[in-house]
Amino acid sequence: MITIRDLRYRAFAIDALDISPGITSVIGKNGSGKSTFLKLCAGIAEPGSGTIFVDTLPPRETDAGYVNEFPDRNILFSTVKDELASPLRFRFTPCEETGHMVQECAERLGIGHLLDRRMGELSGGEKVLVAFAAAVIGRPRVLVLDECDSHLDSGRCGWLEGAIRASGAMYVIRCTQQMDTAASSDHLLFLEKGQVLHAGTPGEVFSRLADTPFYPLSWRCTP
Ligand SMILES: Nc1ncnc2c1ncn2[C@@H]1O[C@H](COP(=O)(O)OP(=O)(O)OP(=O)(O)O)[C@@H](O)[C@H]1O
Repeated sequence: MITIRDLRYRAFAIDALDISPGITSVIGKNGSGKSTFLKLCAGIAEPGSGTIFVDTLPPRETDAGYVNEFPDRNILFSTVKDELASPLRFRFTPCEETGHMVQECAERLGIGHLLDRRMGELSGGEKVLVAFAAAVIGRPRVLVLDECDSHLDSGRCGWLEGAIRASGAMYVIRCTQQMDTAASSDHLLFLEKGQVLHAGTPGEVFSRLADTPFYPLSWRCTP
């Protein structure tokens, strides 16, 4: 369980929230605090006060993979191969094993053809795919994806759902502007002005958003 208690960070406030294993989607208006919440879950931001624990450890002491909303902000190294290898090298994985894992991961995620390219030359969607691969290559316990789908074509968006499930991460926390994608999650959080206004299953949360633009299009079409 991810447990959050009395958390305060800038204008962001959560008194008590428990997140069960599975895929949790975070939705809400622009500026409602989705990226801030994701950064706290990934350990990129530290609470000003209060606590957040992934099972028994704070996020910074947990294996976490993170994809930033902006593709260029994910990049640490100049080539795709080095970018993908970096999470393994930071853990002192032996060179031969790293090389093998990079090749296997790139091929499995359909970016084997990009391995020798320079990061700066990739398209926005290609950068996101490499960032996703770098986030999952070390099999993280927590996978945090900030609008990972916003640069991907519709075929890749569908593919991403399977890749997220196949990542093996116990907790996936992602935000998306695609409500049909959010509807396929296990859990849903609706944020407003830095607070969790609704939390529950997609059915529970969307039932409270029926008259808003956040209601999934495919659910509207259902007779
Ligand atoms: N580094 C920062 N310093 C100060 N305020 C910030 C910082 N980053 C974000 N904010 C503010 O915190 C609030 C929440 O921002 P956040 O990026 O979490 O929203 P969001 O829901 O992800 O928005 P969007 O859907 O537009 O990406 C916004 O008002 C934003 O201006």
